[in-house]
Amino acid sequence: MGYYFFIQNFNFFICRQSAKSLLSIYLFLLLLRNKIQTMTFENTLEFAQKLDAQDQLNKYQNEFIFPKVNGKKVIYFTGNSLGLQPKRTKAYIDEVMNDWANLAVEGHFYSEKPWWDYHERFANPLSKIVGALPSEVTVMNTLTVNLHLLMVSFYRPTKTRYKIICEEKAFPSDQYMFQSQVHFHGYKPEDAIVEIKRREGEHNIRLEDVLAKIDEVGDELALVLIGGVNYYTGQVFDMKTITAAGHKAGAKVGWDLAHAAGNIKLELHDWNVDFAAWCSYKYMNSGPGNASGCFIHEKHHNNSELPRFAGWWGHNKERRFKMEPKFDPIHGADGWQISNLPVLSLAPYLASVEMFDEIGMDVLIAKRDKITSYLEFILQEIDKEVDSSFEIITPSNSAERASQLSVLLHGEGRSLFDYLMKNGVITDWREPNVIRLAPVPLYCSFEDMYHFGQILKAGIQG
Ligand SMILES: Cc1ncc(COP(=O)(O)O)c(C=O)c1O
Ligand SMILES: Nc1ccccc1C(=O)C[C@H](N)C(=O)O
Repeated sequence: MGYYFFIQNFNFFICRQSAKSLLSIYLFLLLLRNKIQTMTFENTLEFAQKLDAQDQLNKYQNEFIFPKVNGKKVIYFTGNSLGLQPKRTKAYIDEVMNDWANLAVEGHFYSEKPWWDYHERFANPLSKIVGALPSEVTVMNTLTVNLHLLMVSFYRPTKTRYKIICEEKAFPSDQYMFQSQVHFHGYKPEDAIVEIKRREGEHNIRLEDVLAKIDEVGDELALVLIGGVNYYTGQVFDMKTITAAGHKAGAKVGWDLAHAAGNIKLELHDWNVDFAAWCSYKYMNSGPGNASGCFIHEKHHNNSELPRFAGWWGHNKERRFKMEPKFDPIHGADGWQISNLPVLSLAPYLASVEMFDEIGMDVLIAKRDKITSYLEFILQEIDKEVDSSFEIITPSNSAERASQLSVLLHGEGRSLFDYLMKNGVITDWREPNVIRLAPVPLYCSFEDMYHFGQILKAGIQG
């Protein structure tokens, strides 16, 4: 009996153990399969469709209006220049148009979304997008204008500390801005503007070179102002580390976030960034030339020493219409407002931030990384199949890139670009021979990436 009991239990024990191990092996294999599935891509339509089926943002494609070429909706890669029009935007504009028609001047205070404080609706959703306190963000003007205005406050050169560090090949508007600011303060651009160069034969700027340059300029450094994501290469800078290094050298640090807002995870408050500005017409889909967003760190809000170019919309909200002569700035980024709001331009931006708020940056970023990697894979596959070769100059490391791959076309010229455009792939060409591809996660699909690869191959093979 004892023996039997032992055998029985031993069997039971063995069975339980085997069942357990089998289960563990099965779970392990399942995990491995999922892992392999997400890591090993295939250049087939079925595979791309499978990725689309798993994509929780897939339904958002239907929220956007796509231009058509040859009767088919385009594959849109230029959301880093101008985002597509969301269908919901029109209702936001119509609302303002209707209020204007029905209420005229009364609309400033009595419309459903009164115009006089329309911008305050951005504080919450926009602060989440850029990692700020609601009081640290505002929307106004346009990007270069805002950067100029912020430089009025934060570029305060002295005889000994007057230099600006920026990146080599900054977006031209930023270069003109630096030159004109430096002139305005009576310095010479060739002396006061210090560019961080790429190393010979390299396409991207190394963090260690940024830090070394900050160190080298040291006591002469007044301001570091760099594009958080480089417009040409798509390189993402380590803003936290660079901001800390700029501060250590005694300088102010600002960021041009044109290619970063709505594209990458930003923690502007925690990174202790002094100021930043971005446009809303790229990843944030607010329409051509539309309003810009600004960030001004809380630590500067009560500093009455900071100069600024003022206007009545930055004045104490409760007393604005008392028409007093002395400027009393709002404590917060809104204190940098100047004119009454361009409500018709803010309306599409509001539609956009509300869409971002509904989705959240984390979900967007997860898809961004997957679709960018899939596009990279497709490019590599096509490169193997054709004669000419192309080189992706965007960093391959996911921490240093976001929603853009810039491709240097060796041996292919503008005719390839023209072929892509004629065949429904909207991309852009940057001299001397780079095409930029932004597979924006909100409205690009994995299937788009597959079809793009096929069109690219046909274009190269002629
Ligand atoms: C990095 C960067 N800075 C500045 C600008 C200029 O913006 P805006 O014309 O809205 O002032 C752009 C794009 O146009 C840009 O990509
Ligand atoms: N706003 C524009 C109007 C006309 C032509 C281009 C633009 C761009 O935005 C270019 C973009 N900043 C870029 O990174 O190329």
